[in-house]
Order: sequence, then structure tokens, then C-alpha cells
Amino acid sequence: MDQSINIRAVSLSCLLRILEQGEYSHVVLREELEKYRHLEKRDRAFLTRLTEGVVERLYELDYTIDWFSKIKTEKMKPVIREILRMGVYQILYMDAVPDSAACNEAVRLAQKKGFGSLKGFVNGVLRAVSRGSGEVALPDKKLDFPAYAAVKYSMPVWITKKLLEEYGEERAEGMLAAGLSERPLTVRCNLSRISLEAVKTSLEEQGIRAETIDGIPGALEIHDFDMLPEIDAFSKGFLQVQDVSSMLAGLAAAPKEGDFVLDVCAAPGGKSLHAADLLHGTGRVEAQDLTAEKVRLIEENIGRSRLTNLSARVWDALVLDKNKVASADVVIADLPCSGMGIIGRKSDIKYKMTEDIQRELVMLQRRILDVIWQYVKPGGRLVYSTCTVFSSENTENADWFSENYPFYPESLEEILPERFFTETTGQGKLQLLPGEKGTDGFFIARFRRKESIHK
Ligand SMILES: C[S@@+](CC[C@H](N)C(=O)[O-])C[C@H]1O[C@@H](n2cnc3c(N)ncnc32)[C@H](O)[C@@H]1O
Repeated sequence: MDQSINIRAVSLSCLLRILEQGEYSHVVLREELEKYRHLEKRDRAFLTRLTEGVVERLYELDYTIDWFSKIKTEKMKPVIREILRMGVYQILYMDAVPDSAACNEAVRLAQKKGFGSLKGFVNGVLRAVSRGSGEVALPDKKLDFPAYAAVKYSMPVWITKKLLEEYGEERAEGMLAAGLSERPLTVRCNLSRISLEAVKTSLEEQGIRAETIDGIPGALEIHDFDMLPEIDAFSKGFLQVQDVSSMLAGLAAAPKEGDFVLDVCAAPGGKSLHAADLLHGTGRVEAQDLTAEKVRLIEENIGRSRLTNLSARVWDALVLDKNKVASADVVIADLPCSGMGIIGRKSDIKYKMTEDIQRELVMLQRRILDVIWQYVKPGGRLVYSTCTVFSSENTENADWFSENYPFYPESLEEILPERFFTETTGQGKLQLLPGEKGTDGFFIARFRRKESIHK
């Protein structure tokens, strides 16, 4: 470990920004990892694991601390609260760190941050957790599944309750557990620029193991890498990080050579880039998003991919662009959503989402659909997708759409590998749940516009 830099102190400052000031964990970690890019791979991995781990297991850590401490976490000074969370995470989840080291380092950090008078308190709580963590009793699963699951999987109760209502105990628990388990990163190769074999060879030359994914063209699972920008195939734009579920949305869009594809909520560009690749250099993709900052993210990806048949621009999907009415062969509507399908990868989303925001998102999705259907040519296609699992944002919105607009559902079974077939894929709807098919939680609905252009 680099002796000149105290990795736990860096993690503490990340946690203060994320959990006390509400900054996004992926943004904070990206900035810190960039700042400390000279660190050894081992130190960077420790920083990431400790910081993400604390955020991911927050409620369980607080429940454990509160079990042993007279002063409850919500009453503690922020620095002490974060130092204790870090200490408990190391005791419970980092086997390579001896409990004594977790306690001693926490005490040292408290002293270094000007809380020398609380050294005894920090030491006492952490030693008690180390001795007695086995005696902490979770809420009774049979009596109150939502309360039990909220602590065990560190999830707001309104979410555990909603998952229980919609999916039953077993599937709800499967999803919650999957959200906390590690999955390999998946990437999609730009097959219009390079073959899958050539990308695999290039990755293997850099010591990165890559495995193909059955039935998904261009998809690879990658292992044993550290920094994405240092992967040759990434910096040359041959590959794009993307979950398989999101690749399925691109496959569902299925643009034909020469098509015009409009992606109305496109940043950072995953589905637009996929569509441009599927067009093999023909046709055109326009990727829109709400702000200049978001469009810059899409442009960065376009630049790196070196695909020339797509462009990005700022446009509010709630505003009708009269010039584009009935112009698109394919409209991709991958809309803002509650993000419950990707909580495993962006762990602070779960704490920021509320029932009210989720309800507002359902209405926003409908308001956007109410505008953007008009861009689809008669006979053209619309793909609606979200990265969430709640039916109000998914099947209910999809059914509402085909009941109220001149579209009919189009089967997904001609494009999906058979392992993704469900009782609804023939009617153009697919709900993927975390932990069930090796993907994120995700929803796809595919529609065709009727030939008459009236609503
Ligand atoms: C789920 S993300 C899109 C992910 C993207 N399709 C991809 O595959 O990389 C939803 C996007 O909708 C954008 N958005 C939200 N409200 C919008 C609006 N009124 N108009 C356009 N874009 C909007 C957000 O900025 C966000 O980038």
C-alpha cells in the first residue's frame, strides 16, 4: 500500500461528499480515482470497494452501529458517523482486513480529523461490533418482510414493500440480493468497425479475459482490468460499455440500412451508438438530450467511436419538433425512470428515489410519449424502454400507450435469443429482473405505427 497516502482518509472524504452532501457516488469516485491514478491497482481497488461498500450497505451498517452504540448514528457528528460506517464495513465485509486493523485505523483517522476526544467512543463501538456482530437480530422476516429486507439489503422500506406487493417474497428477495452481488462488466463491440475476434485478441494481449455472450452479437463479458481508458480497444472506439439488457433494446429497434433513427433521451448515447453501428455506416441517427452537458457526453462517445452516421443535439423531448413529424423510421424512447434495475451498479440511486418522485416519473414518461410518437413514420417502429422493474413505469405505460395511440405491439421474439422469451415477449413486452437472466433489471416494449397517420 502507498504509505504517503492514507486510502481510508480518501475514502472518508468521498463518503462525506456522497452521504453527507448528497453528491453522486459514481461522480465522486470517478474524480478521486482520476486524482489518484498513480496509485497501485490494489490501493485503487481498496478505495473503490470500501467507498462503494459503505454506500451499498448503509442501512445495515447503521442498524449494526445503533445496536451497540448509545448515541444513534443520526445524532453523530458526520465525520464520526462515516468513520464508524467504514470501520463496521471492514469488520463485516472485508475479510482481508483484521478487525484490530479496522479499529486502530478508525481511531487514528478520528484523531487526525480533530476528534481526539472521541477516540475512546470510536474504539468502543468498533470493538463491540467485532466481538458481537453475530448477536445483531434483524427485524423478523415472517412478521415484517419489508422491514427485514430494508435492513438486510439496505433499501428504503417503500421500495421493499412495493417489490413484495408486485413480485412476492421470493422474487423480491432474489432481486434485492442480486443488487448487492458483483457481476462482470459487459461491453458491446462496434461490429461495423471491427470483428469480435479482433477485439478479443486485443483485450487478451492486454491481459484482459473476455468471454462471448450467447446470442448477443458483439457482446463480451470482461474480467481482470483496472482502468477502462487504458484498454486499447476502448480508447480506439471499438467497444462500448453496455449491459446486455440495454443491447437488447438496440436489437429491438432493429434499424435497416438507410433508416433515420431518432433517440429522444439519448445521453450518454448507449442505444444511439448501437443503432448507428447496426446501420453499418448508412442512414442517420440523431441523439437528443435535455442539456448541453448531457449532449457533450454523447458527443464524447461519438468522437471515440469514430462512427460517422450519428450526431447529437440539445432538445427537450416534451416539446414537439414540427420539422420531424412522421420522419423517423425508428424512434428510441429510453426514458428517465426510477432506475431500480441498476441499483447494483449505482447504489445511491436507491436512497434518493422517493415514492413521490417515482409517481412523477410515470407521468413524465407519459407526457414524453404523448409528444414523441408523432415522429414515427406510418409503418415505422417505436421502442420504449426503462431500467426499472415497477409495473407502473413499464407494462402499465406500454398498455396505456397502445390503447391511446395509433400503434400496435410488435413481437420481440424474432430478435431475442430464446432464453429471454416470457409470456409477454410475443406481445412485444419484456420485463427483465435483476438476478434472473444475468442482466440488469430492464423493460422493453416494441410497437409499430399503424399506416393511417391520425391519432
Ligand atoms: C435512461 S437515460 C438515457 C440512457 C441512454 N438512452 C443510453 O442508452 O445511454 C434518460 C435520459 O433522459 C434525459 N432526459 C430527461 N428528461 C428529458 C427531456 N425532457 N428531454 C430530453 N431528454 C431528457 C436525461 O438527461 C437522461 O440522459
